[in-house]
Amino acid sequence: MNQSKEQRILNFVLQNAVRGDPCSVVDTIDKYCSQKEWAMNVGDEKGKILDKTVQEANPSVALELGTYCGYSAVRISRLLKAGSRLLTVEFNPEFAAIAKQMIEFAGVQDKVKLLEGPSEEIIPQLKKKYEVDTLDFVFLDHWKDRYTPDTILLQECNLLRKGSVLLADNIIFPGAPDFLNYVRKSPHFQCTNYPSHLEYMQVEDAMEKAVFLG
Ligand SMILES: O=C(NC/C=C/[C@H]1O[C@@H](n2cnc3c(NCCO)ncnc32)[C@H](O)[C@@H]1O)c1cc(-c2ccc(F)cc2)cc(O)c1O
Ligand SMILES: [Mg+2]
Repeated sequence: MNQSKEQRILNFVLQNAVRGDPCSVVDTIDKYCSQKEWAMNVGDEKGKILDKTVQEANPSVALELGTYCGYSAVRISRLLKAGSRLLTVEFNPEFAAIAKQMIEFAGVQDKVKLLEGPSEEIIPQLKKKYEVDTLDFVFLDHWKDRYTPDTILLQECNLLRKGSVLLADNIIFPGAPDFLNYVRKSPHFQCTNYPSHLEYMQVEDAMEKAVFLG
C-alpha cells in the first residue's frame, strides 16, 4: 500500500528536522511542501501573521480547529508561555496519527493536547471534559463552511470572553465568505483583515482576526 502524502511529510521531518526543535520541524515541513509536494499547512508567510497574533494574545488556553499534520499546532505551541496549553481538534484518524507523531518529535507534547473527533462534538465537551473555562485564542483552519457554525457554537457554549481572539485562515482562497459576513456584521466582534498569500504559492489569500467583544 503506497504511502500518503502526509506520511511522506512526516518521514521527511523525522529524517531531516532536529528532534525537540519546533522551529526546525516547521522549517522542514515548509521546505518539503514548497519544493516537493504542496500541502495545506498555513505556511511561513501566513504563519508569521499567526505568530504575531498568538504573541499579542499570549493565551493560557488556545484552541485549533483542523490539526491536519500538526504544522500550526507546533507553530502555535512553540510560542506558549509555561503552563499554557493548546487543544487541537482533528477528526481524520490518519491525520491525527501523523500530527501526534509530529507534535512528539517537535517536543511540544506537554503543551499540546490533540482531541480526535469532529469539532461540533468536541466543542460542547471542552468545559466539562477538558476543564476549559474560556478560550483566549482560537485558530480556525478546518472545513471553510464550518467556521461560522463553530463560531456560533463556541458562543453558545460560553467559551468566549471579552477579548477572546479568533484567527481564521483562507479568507480569500479557498474562501470563507459566510464567516466573513457573519463576524463583520456582528456587533459582538471587532474584525481586522490581514492580506497575504496562499501557502507556497503566489495566489492571494488573507487571514481575518475577530476579537470577541462580549
Ligand atoms: O480545505 C482546507 N482546509 C481544510 C482543513 C481540513 C483539516 O481539518 C480536518 N477537519 C475538517 N473539519 C473538521 C471538523 N469539523 C467539521 C466537520 O465535522 N472537526 C475536526 N477536524 C476537521 C480535516 O480532517 C483536515 O485535517 C484548505 C485548503 C486549501 C487549498 C488551497 C488551494 C487549493 F487549490 C486547494 C486547497 C488551503 C488551506 O490553507 C486550507 O486550510
Ligand atoms: Mg488553511
